[in-house]
Amino acid sequence: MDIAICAGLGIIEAFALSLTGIDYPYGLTFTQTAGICLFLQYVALTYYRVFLYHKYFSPFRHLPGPTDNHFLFGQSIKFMQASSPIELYVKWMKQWPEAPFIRYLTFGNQEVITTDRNKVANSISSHKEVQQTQCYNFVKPASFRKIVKEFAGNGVLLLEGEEHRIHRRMLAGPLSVPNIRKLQPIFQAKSRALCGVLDAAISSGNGNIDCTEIFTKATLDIIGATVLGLELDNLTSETFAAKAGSVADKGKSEYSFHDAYEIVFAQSMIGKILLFANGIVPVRWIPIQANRDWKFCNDWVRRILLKMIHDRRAEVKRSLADEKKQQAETASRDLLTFIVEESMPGHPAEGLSEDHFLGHLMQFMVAGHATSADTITWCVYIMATRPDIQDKLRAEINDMLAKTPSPSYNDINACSYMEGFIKEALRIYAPSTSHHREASTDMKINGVFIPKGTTVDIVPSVTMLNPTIWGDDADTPDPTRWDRLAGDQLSPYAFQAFANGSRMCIGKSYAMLEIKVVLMEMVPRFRFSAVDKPFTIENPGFAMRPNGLEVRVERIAQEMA
Ligand code: HEM
Repeated sequence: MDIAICAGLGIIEAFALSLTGIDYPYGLTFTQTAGICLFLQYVALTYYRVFLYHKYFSPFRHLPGPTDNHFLFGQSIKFMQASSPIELYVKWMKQWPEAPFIRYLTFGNQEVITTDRNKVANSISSHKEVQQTQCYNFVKPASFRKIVKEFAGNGVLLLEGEEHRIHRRMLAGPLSVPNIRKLQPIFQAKSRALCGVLDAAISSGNGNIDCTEIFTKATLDIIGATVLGLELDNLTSETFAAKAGSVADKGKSEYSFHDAYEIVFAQSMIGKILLFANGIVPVRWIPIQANRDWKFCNDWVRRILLKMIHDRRAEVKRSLADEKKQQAETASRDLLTFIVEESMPGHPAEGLSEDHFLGHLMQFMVAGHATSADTITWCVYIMATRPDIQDKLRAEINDMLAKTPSPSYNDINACSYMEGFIKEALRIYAPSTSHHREASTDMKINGVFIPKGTTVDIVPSVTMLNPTIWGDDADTPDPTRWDRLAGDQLSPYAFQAFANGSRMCIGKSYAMLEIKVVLMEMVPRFRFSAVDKPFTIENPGFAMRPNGLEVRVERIAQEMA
């Protein structure tokens, strides 16, 4: 845009000079003069944008924020060097605990503002304004949309405004609690398969497990079965890296759906780099194997999913025409079936297009497995490092199982210590570390003028780890704190692991039940203890994902359920 403005001005200036009758300096031609004007103006404008604007002209220049900036990259290098994606945000929150927004500079000294606590009328007001009151005055940034759309389709995560509202309504039924309850048997079967893998690891003499790897495989299997009714069998297969390598070697004609699925959803490092690069500059045209694999597998997954949608539609239509069959069908349950049922004539999702249907399914799969895997991983980490919490959790689950060996959804939900325990894992290690928004119009929030185009980061941990809300032990897990919430802790914006407002996680009930069932199956059978081995948290990244986190697993024979 800047270059177009400068080019336009350069042509006007060269033309204006020719009208005055003065010769172009140094014998330059019209084109050369226009080119030099363009260049000088572009340099001046860039200098203004990069070095002067944020210091002297920006409406945010009075907001609090870090000043130890790199002269060109602001805080970007510090972000990359941090020990986790949230480290800097939390540090700034502690430095300016009551500010509505904090400003920081990123690449090219571009400004980003991030919501802080701002205690107004007993609410955590800037978070509420951005996520609820003015939710539809913010959109997802263009580069984010491009990246997600390329691999996860045109689903609810990327829709904006009225279209988003309509699709949330369409999906409310399929993801409602009554439907999620029907998934409990699948969660249970897959959790038992996970226990089988832990058992096998112990039997083979290798009781140390890599949590991220094993729980990601388990939640991928769960999401495949609950969203599509597909058996993906990741738990019993080789490592992702080994599998991705073998997939790339096979050549085009031999991909199975599972192989293709893995290339699209669990990408190699080069795959991730290409995906992110393509959000900024087009790179898919580069003739390399990774791009060829990507395109082939992406098309393949989409084609198979579209076929599944067609087939399931035909199935549901047939069963609707045949009442007896319809009753028999209630046994087969997955989100694809629930959405197909809701898209039948006369139902709320009747007008759902194929493109959106596909996008919703793909986004459930992407949004729904790594987040749950990370939460389970952190739950296990807390148990391994806090045996007192592990014992209390086990006692509560065993107590429930002693009373009801086949617990219902309500029985599971009545386990208040387990509920508080999972919320503590989510509060301290929020899997989704930041949500990026862009103002689509000028507005004012808590007295701060926010011009159209401003980038706003919402970082859940800024309220979830805030000592002025949660007390001095905000960093320490305490499942019982959920039984005595008071003051600002009662605000929905104090706990934001699933975000809040109109765009809050649509899979919250699904995720909570899934995690509870995994714990209910695993904790009575196994004891977890810490391993003296350091691990890191993936950074840069958008998730609180541990790398190399191992724990020791042992059977608890006498307490087996
Ligand atoms: C512990 C597990 C999970 C966590 C922590 C989590 C967290 C979140 C957060 C923070 C958002 C808001 C993102 C934003 O506004 O930019 C979100 C949105 C979303 N989540 Fe989840 N999620 C989890 C599990 C799931 C599951 C299991 C599913 C699907 C089955 C799912 C599907 C979605 C979808 C489709 C959206 C977009 C909603 C919209 O834009 O209206 N999530 N999730």
